[in-house]
Amino acid sequence: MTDFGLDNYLNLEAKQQPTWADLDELANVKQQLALQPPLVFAGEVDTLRERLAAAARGEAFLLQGGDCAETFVDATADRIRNRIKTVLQMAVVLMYGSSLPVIKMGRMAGQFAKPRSSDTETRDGVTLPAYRGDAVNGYDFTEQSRRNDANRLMQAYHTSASTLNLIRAFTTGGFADLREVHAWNKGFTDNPANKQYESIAGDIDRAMRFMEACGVDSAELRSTEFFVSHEGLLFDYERPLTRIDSRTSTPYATSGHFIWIGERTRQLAGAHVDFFSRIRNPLGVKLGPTTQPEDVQRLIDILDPNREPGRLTFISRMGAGKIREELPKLVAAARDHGAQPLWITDPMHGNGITTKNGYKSRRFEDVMDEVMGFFEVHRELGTHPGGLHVELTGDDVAECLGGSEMIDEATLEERYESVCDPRLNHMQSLELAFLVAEQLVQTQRR
Ligand SMILES: O=C[C@H](O)[C@H](O)COP(=O)(O)O
Ligand SMILES: C=C(OP(=O)(O)O)C(=O)O
Ligand SMILES: [Mn+2]
Repeated sequence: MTDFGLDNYLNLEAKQQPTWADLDELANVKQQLALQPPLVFAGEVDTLRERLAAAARGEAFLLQGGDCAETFVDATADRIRNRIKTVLQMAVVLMYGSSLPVIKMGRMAGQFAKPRSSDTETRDGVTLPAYRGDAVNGYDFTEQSRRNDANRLMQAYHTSASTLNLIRAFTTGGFADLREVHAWNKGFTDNPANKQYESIAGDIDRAMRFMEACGVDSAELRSTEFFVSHEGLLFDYERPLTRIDSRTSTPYATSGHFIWIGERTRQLAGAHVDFFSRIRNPLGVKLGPTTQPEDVQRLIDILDPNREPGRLTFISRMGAGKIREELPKLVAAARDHGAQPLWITDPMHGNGITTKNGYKSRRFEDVMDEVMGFFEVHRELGTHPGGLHVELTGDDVAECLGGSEMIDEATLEERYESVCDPRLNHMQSLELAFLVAEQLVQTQRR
């Protein structure tokens, strides 16, 4: 078979796909997308697989972060820079805490499509199609904006291309210099609200000065690898951007380095699992609290039949109250099945609440508690807590409650900008990194 069965998904149920307003437009856009250059190179994807294999062995740590839903208007230099900056700042702290290389990955340059609980949204008696991400329709609550417009897929491609271009420039052009990143972190710990992290910051400072005294000034300090990822959701985007790699003659998604399958689309016999099983990119699968041990084993059989190091990442998103109960049996099921997937925690999606004043939010303390639970589970099983998957922004928004700034419900009314889920803001993201680093230091001392 020469087509690798890439179109087999067409015979299966595909959940969460938009009903496009104009099918001729869609056909045209798919044709155009198939002619566009790849966004990522297959060789980079292979490098990432090796990095993730190291993390699965406990030799690296993955930090994956970014918006719940990227938007076209926010793909500006400032906002992209702030997000990269936040991820880099967190990575330094986590690198110190774990004494391991930290793999940096954005939910960026392609995170434009959202699965939704409901197909429609009703406001003041008016019902319109739900917002499904900028790749599908607009956030504004008007009939015109909520029309599922296939031309947006092309705009998603171009916005991803320019975002990725800036990411590559920032991370290799001097902006990501480790000493610079460390100096930004000093700005955070110098703030009296963050006094409790002074001691870690002091330790990192001494390590940096020690390196400088040794004359360490390598390319590794001045630039960094940075990978991009998104939920693989829309077949009308992913299929035209899946290409046969000229080196290996095998299919790669060229829309991003890492693709994950969401909680709502991970059915064993569904279109998403089938389609992504056929591509070479490292894959993630979200696992919510209803996941059964057998589901984990079947997902391994389908997505990683050869037990290839770095191929499969399980992203658990259980909720703080459930992780200690639900995760151990899944981790054990994978181990008993002869697999060594990378396990990372998404402490966001199991901890959603609606505030009294009507905002979708999350409490920082719940996020932190789920992360703690994740470390505890792995410590008990003797397996590797391999990484962190978070929704964050580099901007000073108020969407999640709590943290050292003590964001309360009233503040959400002033600085809530997300078009989908609430993100940790810049300060909360750094705080999370410092708290996780403390955990990692303790794990090592044991
Ligand atoms: O990540 C996104 C949300 O959790 C997902 O889109 C569902 O959100 P909803 O319940 O508001 O539709
Ligand atoms: C929709 C998302 O997550 P999940 O599939 O885990 O609900 C997400 O990551 O934004
Ligand atoms: Mn989300």
